[in-house]
Amino acid sequence: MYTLLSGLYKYVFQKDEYCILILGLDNAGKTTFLEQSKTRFNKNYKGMSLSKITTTVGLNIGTVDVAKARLMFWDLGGQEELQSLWDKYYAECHGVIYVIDSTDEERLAESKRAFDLPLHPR
Ligand SMILES: Nc1nc2c(ncn2[C@@H]2O[C@H](COP(=O)(O)OP(=O)(O)OP(=O)(O)O)[C@@H](O)[C@H]2O)c(=O)[nH]1
Ligand SMILES: [Mg+2]
Repeated sequence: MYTLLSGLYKYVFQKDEYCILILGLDNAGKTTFLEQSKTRFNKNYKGMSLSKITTTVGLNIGTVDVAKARLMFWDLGGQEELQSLWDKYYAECHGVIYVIDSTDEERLAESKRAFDLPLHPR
């Protein structure tokens, strides 16, 4: 009976968890995107002032519940010396959001190279 009830409980309340990496060059807007997503999808989340966001050195984690899925976002730092860490997270994630500052045309080629990096690590 316990197994049946716990199975039913899990079926009704437990969410499938997915890990989504947020990658892109420094200053592309990754952390801003994460904060905006949390504010938009989490009813009780007040959201931090966007002007207080500073460059990410480690990792920001944000959770967003959408329908029966729980999305765990991993927002990594985009500075060049941090890009070598991206592929360490690649194998663990279910999906990737790659953020590009479309107004920064000078860095588009650099962004493409950084995008290719985890696919072909040095
Ligand atoms: N105008 C405009 N500015 C943005 C947008 N998204 C981010 N910014 C600004 O761009 C700057 C960098 O944003 P971040 O979210 O810190 O960028 P990041 O990709 O997390 O950078 P790192 O943590 O260094 O890798 C901040 O000054 C943001 O306010 C956007 O959609 N429009
Ligand atoms: Mg950041």
